[in-house]
Amino acid sequence: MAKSDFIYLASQSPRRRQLLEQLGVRHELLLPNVDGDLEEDAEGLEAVRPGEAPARYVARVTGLKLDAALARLKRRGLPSVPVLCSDTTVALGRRIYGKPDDEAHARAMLTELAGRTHRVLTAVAVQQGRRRVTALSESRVTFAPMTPAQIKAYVATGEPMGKAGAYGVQGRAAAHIAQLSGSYSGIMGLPVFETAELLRSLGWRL
Ligand SMILES: Cc1cn([C@H]2C[C@H](O)[C@@H](COP(=O)(O)OP(=O)(O)OP(=O)(O)O)O2)c(=O)[nH]c1=O
Repeated sequence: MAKSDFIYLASQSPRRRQLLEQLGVRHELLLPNVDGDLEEDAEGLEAVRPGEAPARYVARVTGLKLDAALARLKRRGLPSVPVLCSDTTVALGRRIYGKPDDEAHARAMLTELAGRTHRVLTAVAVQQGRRRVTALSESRVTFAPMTPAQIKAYVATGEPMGKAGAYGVQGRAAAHIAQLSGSYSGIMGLPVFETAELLRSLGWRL
């Protein structure tokens, strides 16, 4: 396959765009539902199967996002350049925490995460021609105990919405994170080292 000098990033997340920029990889967005495209919405895509382990879940959803993105590419008659997708989920033991539905849900999630250590799993998948390569980044984050007033104040900043586990490590939640290990960029939504490794394995010079 002819080497492309850019990739498609199939993600609505501004963090992922920013982290890909950090790697200096030229990219264009490949988003659903422009031009009146009819597509299964992402909510249906992200349903958890009963008993599904978090690592398996995040890898499966990432694969589904990539399948949907490739179908989009084909439907729109776009050039067959590499496509990158990712998914982030927070796991407390085997319990999976996605994005909160509303403020009450965000408060409930943070009440459970406060004073404990959870995992943040981010899967990445890249399709280049017939090749699909995948990676999984796993980090551990420990929240200090938080009072109900602190949780309420944090949720009132609006920061938890649209974020797995109802917090952003890159934002004010940092004031409550006592410890973390793993990949900071992975917690934010795109592990830059693992992503660079995937692209290198496909022949990109990074
Ligand atoms: C834990 C954590 C998550 N997040 C964000 C990253 C992801 O954008 C979001 C998890 O949702 P995802 O479903 O992984 O992604 P998304 O819907 O935002 O974007 P996409 O179009 O690629 O599917 O949570 C942070 O920004 N900071 C954090 O500390």
